[in-house]
Order: sequence, then structure tokens, then C-alpha cells
Amino acid sequence: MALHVVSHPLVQHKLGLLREHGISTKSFREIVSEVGTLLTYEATKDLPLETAAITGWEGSPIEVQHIKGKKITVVPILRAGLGMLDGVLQLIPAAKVSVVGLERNEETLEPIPYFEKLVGNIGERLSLVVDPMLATGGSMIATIDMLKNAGCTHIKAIVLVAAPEGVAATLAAHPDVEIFTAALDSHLNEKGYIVPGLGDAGDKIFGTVIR
Ligand SMILES: O=P(O)(O)OC[C@H]1O[C@H](OP(=O)(O)OP(=O)(O)O)[C@H](O)[C@@H]1O
Ligand SMILES: O=c1cc[nH]c(=O)[nH]1
Ligand SMILES: [Mg+2]
Repeated sequence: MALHVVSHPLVQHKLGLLREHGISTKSFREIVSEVGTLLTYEATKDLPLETAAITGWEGSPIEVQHIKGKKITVVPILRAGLGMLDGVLQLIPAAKVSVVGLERNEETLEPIPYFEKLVGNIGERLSLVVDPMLATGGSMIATIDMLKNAGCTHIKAIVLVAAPEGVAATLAAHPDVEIFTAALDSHLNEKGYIVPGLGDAGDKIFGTVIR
């Protein structure tokens, strides 16, 4: 299945904390990162392993499992995706980072690209795209378009909250992509915000709206 809703109790508890009205910038930022770590654990559970021979603690040769290839790039979508980046890198500290910048026009809901800096040899890497919110799907689809245009063939999306509209649009445009989320919420409101959602995740992470 291309949509994975992660029902782990730690994920669901932390998501509930994020939904609280009036949550502080500090708490929101910390918990977004923590949930980013937990979702990464799920999204990487099928990474291929290979057997390696090492010398064990008593000096004899033993076989262990290593992750094969280790070629991953994390792709935060500016700005809000940066809030998940450290949490993802907690588990994959050697990953390369490809940054894309997209801002949704709040009238038309169309994503406006403004930055793209992808790592080299992206065709050999698994891309983990991170963004807290998958609303209409426009930003995610445009990001995946960029990655595929650069030669990437293996892409997973990790989001905190997804709207059914965004999941449907993303999977229609890119059926090969897997989406991992802590929640599949009810719907989008008339302004394109996810309900119940989290509000404006970028503003909450960066503290750009004073409450
Ligand atoms: O699925 P969509 O309808 O495209 O909406 C989701 C996008 O909107 C938000 O970013 P925003 O454009 O607010 O930019 P920001 O991260 O700089 O706040 C969010 O972080 C996603 O990138
Ligand atoms: O609900 C939403 C939709 C888009 N962007 C957000 O930050 N939140
Ligand atoms: Mg925003």
C-alpha cells in the first residue's frame, strides 16, 4: 500500500500534543522533530541489508547485518520541512541533504518554487522528502517532479499530517511513491488548511506569527 498511517502510540501521543491550541514555538519545534524521527524509523524499515564479516568481542569472526548501499538523501521542503530535518538525521546521520524551496500562494494554493539544491548522483539514492503538511499535495507533487527530473527513481514522502485530497493527488501524479504520515485527517477547509490539522506549521516552527 502506498499510504502508511503510523499508529504507534508514541507517534499518536506526540501528534495530540502538537494539535493543542496555543502550543509554544519551543514545544512545537521539539515535537515536530521527535515525530520526524519516529516516522523515519517506519519509513526505513524495508532498507535492504547485507551480511558483513567482522571480528566479534571474543576475537572470532562473526557475521552481522549492515545497511546495503547507505545512499539516502533527505529532502526538506522549505521552510516547514526544516523542522523535521534534525529528527530524520538522528537516525540517518550520514544522509546527504537536498533542499527545495516552495511557497504556497495562499490565494491560488499553487506552489511557487524558489530554491533547488539537490545532491549529486541523486539517481543512485533513496530520497526521503520531509514536510509536516500534505494539504492539496501541490508542494509535494512539485518536489517529486523536481527529484524525478534530476533522475531520482526511489522516493518516499514523510509528513506529519495528510489530507485525503493531498494523498489522492500525490498518488495519482506519482503512484510509485510511498507516503508515511502520523495522521490522515478529515478534509481541507475553504482556505486549503487541513482540518483538524495543525494550523500553519511553518509559522509555528519559526515563530513568525506572534500569538
Ligand atoms: O499541499 P499543499 O497545498 O501544497 O500545502 C502544503 C505546503 O504548505 C506549507 O508550506 P508553506 O507554503 O506555507 O511554506 P512555509 O513552509 O514557508 O510556511 C507546508 O509546509 C507544505 O509545504
Ligand atoms: O494545514 C495546512 C496547510 C498548508 N500548510 C500548513 O502549514 N498547514
Ligand atoms: Mg506556511
